Amino acid sequence: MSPIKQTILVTGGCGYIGSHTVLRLLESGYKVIVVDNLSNSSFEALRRVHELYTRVAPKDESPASLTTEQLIPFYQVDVLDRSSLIKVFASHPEISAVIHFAGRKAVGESSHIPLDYYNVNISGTVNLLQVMDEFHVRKIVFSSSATVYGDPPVIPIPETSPIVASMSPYGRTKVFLEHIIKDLCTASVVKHQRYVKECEAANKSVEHNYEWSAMLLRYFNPAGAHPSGIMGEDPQGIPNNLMPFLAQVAVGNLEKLSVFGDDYPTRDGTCIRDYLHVLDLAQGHVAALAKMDTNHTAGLFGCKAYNLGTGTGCTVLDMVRAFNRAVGRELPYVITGRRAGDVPNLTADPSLANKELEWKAEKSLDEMCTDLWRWQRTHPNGYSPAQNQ
Ligand SMILES: NC(=O)c1ccc[n+]([C@@H]2O[C@H](COP(=O)([O-])OP(=O)(O)OC[C@H]3O[C@@H](n4cnc5c(N)ncnc54)[C@H](O)[C@@H]3O)[C@@H](O)[C@H]2O)c1
Ligand SMILES: O=c1ccn([C@@H]2O[C@H](COP(=O)(O)OP(=O)(O)O[C@H]3O[C@H](CO)[C@@H](O)[C@H](O)[C@H]3O)[C@@H](O)[C@H]2O)c(=O)[nH]1
Repeated sequence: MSPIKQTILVTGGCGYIGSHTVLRLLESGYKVIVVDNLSNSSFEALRRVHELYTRVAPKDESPASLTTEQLIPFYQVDVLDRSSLIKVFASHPEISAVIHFAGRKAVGESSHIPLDYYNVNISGTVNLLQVMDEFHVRKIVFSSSATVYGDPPVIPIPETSPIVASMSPYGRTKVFLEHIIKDLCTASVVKHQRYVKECEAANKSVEHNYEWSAMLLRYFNPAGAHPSGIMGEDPQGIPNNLMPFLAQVAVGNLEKLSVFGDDYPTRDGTCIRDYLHVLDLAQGHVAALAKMDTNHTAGLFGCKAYNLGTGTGCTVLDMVRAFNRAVGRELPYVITGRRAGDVPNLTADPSLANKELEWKAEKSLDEMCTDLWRWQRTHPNGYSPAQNQ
């Protein structure tokens, strides 16, 4: 018989990082429930997770005989919708932790519609945290970002680098949310101590633990797709990010890449980022959950931030060359002006995650590019069936 599995609620689980993480969680023996409003994704992503999990699942599970919703209970719910969230938690008292991906993430767009970003990212997260607290689910893994470091003074960036009033409303939501989650963890210690004292005074046993645990995962730049080629990033409209944009150029949906600036103080003048394979990033979430469990067993709660990156920086032109190798031809690009809000270099010092989470990004740049290309060439329109081969 399989051991009792922990159940994790994943918000934004149909999205790019979320769907790859849902798969890794299932493969690691967790049960998963997904909440997503499908504003930037489709349910098809979970069908693909189901298909891939069926290939590797233990024999006694036979997930092929289940529907996707039986394997992964799914709720099309907005994190702003408190009463629907309450219903999800009430229906699933087995939820032991939440991985919170749901939110808006386009840096440029956030400057045009800041209130939408503050509403969804901040109000949505506060809503979720309140409902979690009500249901005594006090473990969260939160999607933060390297953007919280702004233009950092030291490269590679350690977690001790100051987190700043970042360059965009999107980035500021991540900074504020890190503070909000830290404040919650701090306040919960005091609340728990007060409760323990009350129990002692009343000669009652201590039945609850009000303390929160949070892992703030500061992602660097996720790229790539599942090596099967059936799961990947499916951005709506014209992609904002470098790698999905290049992939769209490669399939002929876009004419050429604009390289935003070649006058930065870097080796070839283009910006440096730390690209990591999305499956390595997904594994980082499994490692963070495991670490929270170990901490709990040792009586440790509270909030901790970790960089998830490789520690190696690549310029935009390095990435163009790497993707050209995967595609087997040279993709057209032009150098244009700088993009507002870009900083010259965001390269992680991942040593804390390597040591404490026992996590390391394993996959190479070439694997990221080959996997991305396998996905994009077979799915030029992402999960939308039109014209896909
Ligand atoms: N992709 C990156 O480069 C990157 C880097 C750093 C941090 N992050 C963060 O990681 C998280 C996931 O990013 P991603 O790249 O997978 O994005 P994504 O857009 O693919 O996934 C986000 C998911 O959340 C859902 N969602 C959005 N608003 C929601 C709402 N109000 N209620 C419920 N669901 C909602 C979307 O439909 C989508 O499925 C985001 O919080 C993002 O800010 C991403
Ligand atoms: O069409 C493009 C798109 C991007 N770039 C450049 O490519 C680099 C990477 O850009 P992009 O892929 O947009 O990633 P970032 O701007 O680094 O932001 C991503 O990575 C951050 C963490 O580092 C996250 O916070 C953000 O959500 C996520 O979009 C930057 O120098 C861009 O100027 C181009 O030259 N042309």
